[in-house]
Amino acid sequence: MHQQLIIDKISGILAATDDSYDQKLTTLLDQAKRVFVSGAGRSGLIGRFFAMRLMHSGYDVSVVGEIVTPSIKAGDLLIIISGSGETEQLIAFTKRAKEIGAKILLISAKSDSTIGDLADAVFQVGTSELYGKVKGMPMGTVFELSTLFFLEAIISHIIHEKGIPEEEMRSRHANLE
Ligand SMILES: O=P(O)(O)OC[C@H]1O[C@](O)(CO)[C@@H](O)[C@@H]1O
Repeated sequence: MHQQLIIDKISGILAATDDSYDQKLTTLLDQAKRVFVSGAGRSGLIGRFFAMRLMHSGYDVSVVGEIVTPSIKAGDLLIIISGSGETEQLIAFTKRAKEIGAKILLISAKSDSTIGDLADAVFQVGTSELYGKVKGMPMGTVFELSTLFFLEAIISHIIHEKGIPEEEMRSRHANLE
């Protein structure tokens, strides 16, 4: 029963998400020199899932905050994952990246937010009305899980569009893991 509640909620959010984001995000990724992914807490974990698959797909991708993460530069794309679009450290990252001339994409539960106002594009996962309180899915859970599936679907789009073989992806995976 609880599994079904969660699956139904995520399905509802995904069904209400703009289909054109697949192609739009693929275009942003392909236009970028390099890709940086950032998010706080659980939203950041979802970003890491996505970053790993982008690396497997052949993109030059870094996760913000790692000690080996290089400096962001003009022409790079910063993808911020934030349900609220109001997380302070992410606002600071957004301002800095914007000053430098990087492009910023916010993936969020909100259509309007402080980060959204600064970003070049905002992709809203679902609609604001669908983010009321859900017992059993506290705080950011609805956004986080929906965004995990949303971003996996973007990866699926990229794999299909570019015809990337799984063996090629596997060959890029860390061999010192
Ligand atoms: O996605 P947001 O709004 O930036 O918030 C991130 C915060 O939400 C949480 O994911 C809690 O649900 C925290 O881990 C994190 O601090």
